Amino acid sequence: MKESNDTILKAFRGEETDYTPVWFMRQAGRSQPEYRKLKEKYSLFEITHQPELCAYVTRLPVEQYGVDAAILYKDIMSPLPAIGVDVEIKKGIGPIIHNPVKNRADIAKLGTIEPEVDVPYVFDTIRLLTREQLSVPLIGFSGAPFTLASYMIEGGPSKNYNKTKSLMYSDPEAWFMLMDKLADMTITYVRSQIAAGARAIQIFDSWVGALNETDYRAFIKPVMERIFNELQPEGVPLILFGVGARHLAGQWDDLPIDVLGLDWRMSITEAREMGITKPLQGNLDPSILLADWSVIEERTKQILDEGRQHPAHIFNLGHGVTPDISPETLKRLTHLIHDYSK
Ligand SMILES: Cc1c2[nH]c(c1CCC(=O)O)Cc1[nH]c(c(CCC(=O)O)c1C)Cc1[nH]c(c(CCC(=O)O)c1C)Cc1[nH]c(c(C)c1CCC(=O)O)C2
Repeated sequence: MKESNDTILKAFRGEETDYTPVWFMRQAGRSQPEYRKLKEKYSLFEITHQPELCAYVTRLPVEQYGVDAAILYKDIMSPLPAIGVDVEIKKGIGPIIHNPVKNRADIAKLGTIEPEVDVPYVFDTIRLLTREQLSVPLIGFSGAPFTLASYMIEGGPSKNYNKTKSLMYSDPEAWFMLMDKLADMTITYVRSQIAAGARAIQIFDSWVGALNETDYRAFIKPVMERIFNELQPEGVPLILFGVGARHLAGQWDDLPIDVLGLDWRMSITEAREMGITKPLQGNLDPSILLADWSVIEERTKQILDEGRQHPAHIFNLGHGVTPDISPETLKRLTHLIHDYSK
């Protein structure tokens, strides 16, 4: 294996590190001119089907910004066609599902994934990156059942998740059938990513903050417990992230995960004050990266100072890089994080 800088893996494990490691959600993507140029020719799925090209896109932010980890370029929607979901990523909108799940019969029809057969290019890309190209660890990922189900049921992005919640409340048996199928897919798919060389896994439950704590406990937590219990023996750090989910942080801290990813709504100090003991990842509001450098610097130092109160902090944004954030800012920010935390 080529990789040599394992600082971020130490931090994920809760160990003390020489400096605060950093990576950015959506670091590979539309904020980069090289990527935008590729997108004139290829769709996201077309890029991910070509290991050389996909590895190049994954490497770009590592080479340009000096971040401490790469995240595999693909989408949380990438494994869904294998189980029978007809998904398209529409420019400026996001994932659109052409055969939304409406009822129990639709759920029963969903198949299972055989990762190396259904999406072999994902693992070819991982092998290429981790054996030959990367000097930092590669983070693999999957969407979590609620977030995936929300797209599958709504048919696309949603503000209120009405159809999703309505299925959950009115037919719990069907709901758990769907959760179980998506959990099986996630476990199998993540195991294959680890076997191919992913050194940490982030589970994106981006939209689960739409649920209150009681419903999270009843309808989501059991399936998340199963996913993480089945993945723990793989021996790689497991990170859980969601947006607007501060009310669920206590529930997450009980899960068999290694790292809790925070969005920008709750500070690291607040998380510690509420008793969260796990390593924390986060949490600069991405919008701040559009402000003057003096503001960026002040807010970044504040987060680093808070993170220093406890051994393990991994710097990240509170959500993904948006297309209007300049690559120069991300590079300068990475250097600031490394220099200031040394
Ligand atoms: C909810 C979610 C999705 N996808 C993802 C999540 C979880 C993280 C989050 O909460 O943001 C995760 C994701 N999507 C993508 C990555 C690549 C790796 C990286 O983070 O650099 C990752 C980790 C590529 C992508 N996935 C997508 C893009 C942008 C469009 C493109 O370049 O084709 C990229 C780079 C499309 C996509 N796919 C999805 C959305 C909401 C969008 C954006 C819609 C838009 O604003 O245009 C679903």
